Amino acid sequence: MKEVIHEMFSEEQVQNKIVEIAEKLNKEYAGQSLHLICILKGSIFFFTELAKHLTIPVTMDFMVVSSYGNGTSSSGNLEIRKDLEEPIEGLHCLIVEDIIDSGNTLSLTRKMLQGRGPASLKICTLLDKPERRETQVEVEYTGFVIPDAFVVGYGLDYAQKYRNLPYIGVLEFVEE
Ligand SMILES: O=P(O)(O)OC[C@H]1O[C@H](OP(=O)(O)OP(=O)(O)O)[C@H](O)[C@@H]1O
Ligand SMILES: Nc1nc2[nH]cnc2c(=O)[nH]1
Repeated sequence: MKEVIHEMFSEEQVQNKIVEIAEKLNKEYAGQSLHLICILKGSIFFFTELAKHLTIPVTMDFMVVSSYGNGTSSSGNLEIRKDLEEPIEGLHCLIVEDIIDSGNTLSLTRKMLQGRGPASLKICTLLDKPERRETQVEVEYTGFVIPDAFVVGYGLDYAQKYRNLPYIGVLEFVEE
């Protein structure tokens, strides 16, 4: 099978959307500092580009999480593969994600981080696939709402490939 990628959002469209989100954040967090939480690996490109367009003071931390089933439910548990390095108590925090699909990872991550006593905790995602939702999660900032398709590029991978594509595309498998 050959892997073919069909562009969904061009580099320019992604860039414009990120600037739009950053401008909104600059307004809404005016006069405050914002602690950006990057959920690796997929959100790395979105995270860095977003951060570059923020004019409010920001600090950053990084984590690696994944959700896994507990036998009866796919949304059961959160595995923290790499935790944040700093406490978030009293900080205005923004979780930055590349995509929300089932919602399992983000709902568990949000709950876990909320327990650490941030001053506020919001979620910002570049892509949202609401048709696939299994667990409801409140998302304050969304770039693009997309249909149920497997996308790659701009940080998103298939078997660790394609993260470096500067655009977002749908991955299709075709007979050779
Ligand atoms: O809404 P969900 O169904 O929980 O899926 C979303 C999660 O899946 C992806 O991460 P992935 O585990 O593929 O890791 P990666 O970011 O390292 O590619 C994405 O970055 C989210 O964290
Ligand atoms: N690369 C990639 N990872 C995902 N994780 C959840 N949905 C997706 C998707 O569409 N593409």
